[in-house]
Amino acid sequence: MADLCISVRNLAYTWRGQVKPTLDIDTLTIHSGERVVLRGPSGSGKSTLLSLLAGVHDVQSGELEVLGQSLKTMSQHQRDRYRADHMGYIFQQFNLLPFLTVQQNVLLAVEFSNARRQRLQQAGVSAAQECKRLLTSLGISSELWHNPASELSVGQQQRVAAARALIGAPEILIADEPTSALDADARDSFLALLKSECARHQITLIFVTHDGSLASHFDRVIELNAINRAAAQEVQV
Ligand SMILES: Nc1ncnc2c1ncn2[C@@H]1O[C@H](COP(=O)(O)OP(=O)(O)OP(=O)(O)O)[C@@H](O)[C@H]1O
Repeated sequence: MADLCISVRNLAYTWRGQVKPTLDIDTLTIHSGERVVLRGPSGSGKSTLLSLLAGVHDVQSGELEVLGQSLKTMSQHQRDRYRADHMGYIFQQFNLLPFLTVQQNVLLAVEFSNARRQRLQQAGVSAAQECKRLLTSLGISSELWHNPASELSVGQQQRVAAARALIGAPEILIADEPTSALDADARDSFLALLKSECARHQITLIFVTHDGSLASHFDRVIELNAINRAAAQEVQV
């Protein structure tokens, strides 16, 4: 059995100003190297859960361990560092810095993380080489590399965000609807690249999508409403 990557016990989360929790999860475990897709209706809490796993929000109650470390005991600053070193995150709104070039956006992930720099060093490649390799395999032509990110299409920006998430091979890749702006061909090559990068570096992939046709690309489908007691309560009322 592979090592545990994510371990959740009795994890509840209530957004400020709300009375009822959005999430109340008894247990959830994801093993290292697994590729899982997280599904659920709009508003069921998928992005909230991903943000908790990524250490964006405080763990209010329950336990959340990522790679054997409890996020509950870390400060916000420690969680930010932990995320930079160990997790690539592709948001729904991909959060590139619009005034930086494509290349600068990707390289930022390395500048913020000693761990990513060390992994590149161990692999014997420079950050610039790896940046070029990832952008090329994601279909971002070299003519665009020195353009400001704001001048790219939404689909191109999603792929640049993927390169930024993957550079320096973090142990975990969290992707929140990363294919929503891609056409079918771009989506398929994007998924193929994601899968091959994850296999190559044993990266655990946690992927949210509304596109039911993508489930076959993953080892396991997690239906959020099936593990979220807060959702069960909604149904009973
Ligand atoms: N920034 C926020 N402030 C307050 N409440 C929020 C915030 N973000 C989400 N919520 C609450 O959490 C619930 C779940 O939202 P979330 O974005 O996690 O769902 P989702 O499953 O990712 O939805 P979608 O598929 O539409 O992206 C929402 O109904 C909302 O009440």
